[in-house]
Amino acid sequence: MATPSNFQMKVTEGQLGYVLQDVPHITDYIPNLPTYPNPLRSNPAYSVVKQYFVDMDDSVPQKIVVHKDTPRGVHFRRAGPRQKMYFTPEEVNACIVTCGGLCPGLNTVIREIVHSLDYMYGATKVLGIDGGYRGFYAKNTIPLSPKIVNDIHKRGGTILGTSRGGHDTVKIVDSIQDRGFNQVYIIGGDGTQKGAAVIYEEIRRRGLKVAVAGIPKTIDNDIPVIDRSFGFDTAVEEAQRAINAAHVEAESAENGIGVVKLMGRYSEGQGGLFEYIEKRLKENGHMVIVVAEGAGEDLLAAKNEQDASGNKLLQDVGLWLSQRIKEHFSKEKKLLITLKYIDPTYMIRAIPSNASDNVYCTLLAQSAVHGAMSGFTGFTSGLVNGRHTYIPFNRITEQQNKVVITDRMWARLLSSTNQPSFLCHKQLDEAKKEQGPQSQLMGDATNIA
Ligand SMILES: Nc1ncnc2c1ncn2[C@@H]1O[C@H](COP(=O)(O)OP(=O)(O)O)[C@@H](O)[C@H]1O
Ligand SMILES: O=P(O)(O)OC[C@H]1O[C@](O)(COP(=O)(O)O)[C@@H](O)[C@@H]1O
Ligand SMILES: [Mg+2]
Repeated sequence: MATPSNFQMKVTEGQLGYVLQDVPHITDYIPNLPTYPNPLRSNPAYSVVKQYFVDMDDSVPQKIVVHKDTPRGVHFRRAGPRQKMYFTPEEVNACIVTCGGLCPGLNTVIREIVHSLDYMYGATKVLGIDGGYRGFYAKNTIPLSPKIVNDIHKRGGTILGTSRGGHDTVKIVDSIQDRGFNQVYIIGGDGTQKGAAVIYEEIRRRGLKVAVAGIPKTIDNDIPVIDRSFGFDTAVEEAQRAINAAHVEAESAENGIGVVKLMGRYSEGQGGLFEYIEKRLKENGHMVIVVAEGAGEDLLAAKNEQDASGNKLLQDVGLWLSQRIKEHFSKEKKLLITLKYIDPTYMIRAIPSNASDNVYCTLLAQSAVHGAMSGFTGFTSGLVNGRHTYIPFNRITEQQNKVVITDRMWARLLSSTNQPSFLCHKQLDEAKKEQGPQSQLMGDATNIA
């Protein structure tokens, strides 16, 4: 018998190294379910579209840069409407929950799930779970209808509320079973998707006809596989406003320094900063430093505290860095500087999403609804190489994206901001080891701190 984790991904191999990392389907554990024609067939808007339905065999490659001899590699199932439905509109009893930290676009995703269920599939029974996972068993539900959600995309946050901690799988699935939910839409970050995976496994263990669909969110791009999260575009736009403000402040003072903290728990890099600041001030008269919240954690006094979800609580690196810079230049260098520290982090994640993120949220939500109506379960709806796909939970939760200071993206950042790499010998050696004999890292291409 398969172990629970084997339930999360179905692997099919094809020719020339083709691998499909497929998501589960309700018929994997409840065979012989009746099917129904997709109501979109008789929807005037869709019935005229040639090839509106996605072919059952369509898949999307994870890697699109290939050589002539490279195996075809890993693929994910393409998202979209299917011909056969496994739920009738009257049968659907859906719920939506939002968990973890805020991110621009949460309300848009909620709105679009409600709209898609109703406008595309005629399914009108949808409830919101109040306040994250614990809301399943500790709070009341929130009624949702197209009318109720009509305007919510213009607001930041989530109308359902959110929380950290409180994930009790058995109590959550008891509540799903007692309330008769058969489609569960779970919007949240890496922790939330881990929670969704165990909810799906427990539902499967109990043999319930319930589709579990995840919609990934991250303000700091720590979720692997997907191109980017909804809200990212909005966050970049809002972060720019803080950076611009820091620049104006810095430019207006002699030896002005603006420090801006942005979200990003997983960051690396150290050494040579003070020397570089001094050089830059001499050349330019002012500078702006953008620091990720997770940077330099090893340099700050250890706190070893966790939030309710088990995430490490971070110290304020922006404040720490600002103090260290001030001390260094006043005590050691006797150089008069004016430093302004801006922390826009919570402002960034609490604003409503911009137009481009709204489009993205809409498509993600529609994909999730198409997937659940077609009987898929245990999947995260995500963009891979610009195409919407269904990704098995284990691929989303197996690791977290980290900032890699030896990759092409970091190199582009360094050249566009004209800053040194701050790589030290040890990090260079480690990077070379990771890249193996094919390493293109040159000793003289780095700035040794
Ligand atoms: N490994 C896990 N298994 C089950 N539930 C989890 C796990 N990690 C986190 N969760 C739950 O997911 C929810 C959100 O997690 P959190 O880390 O706070 O935010 P995010 O999903 O944004 O990363 C919380 O209610 C938490 O209890
Ligand atoms: O104060 P809170 O709510 O714990 O949020 C702080 C954390 O939330 C985030 O914004 C997002 O983290 P999650 O994706 O885990 O929700 C982190 O960047 C940040 O460290
Ligand atoms: Mg997280």
